[in-house]
Amino acid sequence: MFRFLTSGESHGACLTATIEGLPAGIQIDVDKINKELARRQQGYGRGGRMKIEKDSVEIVSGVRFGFTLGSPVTLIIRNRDWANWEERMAVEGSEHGDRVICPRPGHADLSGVLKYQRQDVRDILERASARETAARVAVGSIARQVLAACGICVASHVTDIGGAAVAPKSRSIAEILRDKEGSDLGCVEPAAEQKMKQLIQAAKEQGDSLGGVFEVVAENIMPGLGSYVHWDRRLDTRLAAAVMSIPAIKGVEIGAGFEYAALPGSMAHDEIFYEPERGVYRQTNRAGGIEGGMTNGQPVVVRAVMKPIPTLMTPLASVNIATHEAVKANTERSDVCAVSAAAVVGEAMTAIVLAESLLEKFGGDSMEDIITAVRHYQRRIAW
Ligand SMILES: Cc1cc2nc3c(=O)[nH]c(=O)nc-3n(C[C@H](O)[C@H](O)[C@H](O)COP(=O)(O)O)c2cc1C
Ligand SMILES: C=C(O[C@@H]1CC(C(=O)O)=C[C@@H](OP(=O)(O)O)[C@H]1O)C(=O)O
Repeated sequence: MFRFLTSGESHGACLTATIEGLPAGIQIDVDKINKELARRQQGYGRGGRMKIEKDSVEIVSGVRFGFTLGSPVTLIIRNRDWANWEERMAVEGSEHGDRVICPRPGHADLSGVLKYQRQDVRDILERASARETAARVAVGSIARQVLAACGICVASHVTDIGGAAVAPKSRSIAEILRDKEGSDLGCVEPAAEQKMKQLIQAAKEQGDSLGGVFEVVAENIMPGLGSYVHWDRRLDTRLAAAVMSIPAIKGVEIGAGFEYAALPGSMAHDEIFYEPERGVYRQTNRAGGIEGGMTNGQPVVVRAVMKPIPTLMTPLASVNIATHEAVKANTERSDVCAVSAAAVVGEAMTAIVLAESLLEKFGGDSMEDIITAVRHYQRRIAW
């Protein structure tokens, strides 16, 4: 079974991820992992932390001479900021007078201190922080390398910032990559960059923050990943859960998603055609590549909405957890907008779910066996 766990605090020494269920014989390209990590750090509106970190991965188990062994793979990403936090994080009783006691509405702070019986919100925010998503992007990059060996590609772009559309939806990967060329944000079309920057800058000047929408597209996927036979084997179940698990993601849609509410059935589905030279095909992709919990051979299209960042420099009302006095919420170094970064995490989570489903369907102990099984299946379903 393909699965992974991460560990690590935002200002601790490092993040780790342990992945199990990877077949032997996957050639791991560490540069590719580092490129994905760098993409996650980009985006206009990110805070000072991203100037400190330069994420790169160390692989400490499960890989020999560049190939997976079939054993658990452990990844480490070191936090450069640890050097600035070591005393506060590691020396018991060191009082800096910076105990965090004014929980931020929208963050894990208040529910976390109640649940875990802590007197310092820092005990909560360290792990609730989206810093952890760096580890997921590293895992996602390995998942993408499994998918790529079977011809499957994944990409993403930002479509909305703060309620304003900055890029068209339902783009192909070729269009997404073409539009991103020359973009200094790396995650959004150049034509939209100016608009996006203005919106984020205006929010920053007001001590505010912004959310938005991103779209993830996966192409060249064979039909039949996922299943309708149990609720938890439906691919849309898994994609929604995986993308919703990214901090601050509050809605996920597949294909036409919430637009379905306004469409009659005659305009909601993707008619099926056949021509001997093309095989079976569709002219539309409203289903976002998934019918009956299974891929249908069309691109998989997942969209997600990110809520505005909870840490505000013009803080909202809160309550001191020690004295119960009315206060303003804690302010600390923060992103103003992180939708571009979340999109990269969305790609990673999508790739992880697709790789999991691919390994379930074609699973074997060696990557070569899997590729052979994929080819056999593709021949069998070719009409
Ligand atoms: C890439 C990324 C960066 C984020 N950066 C910040 C940040 O700088 N400050 C902040 O308060 N929240 C940030 N968040 C959002 C919080 O992590 C998130 O709102 C919080 O953990 C509570 O979880 P919830 O919003 O899912 O309820 C970020 C989220 C992502 C995905
Ligand atoms: C560290 C990352 O994101 C962090 C996510 C985050 C939060 O509350 O989620 C708060 C900020 O952390 P800090 O307080 O250290 O500035 C972000 O920078 C990262 O993406 O690598």
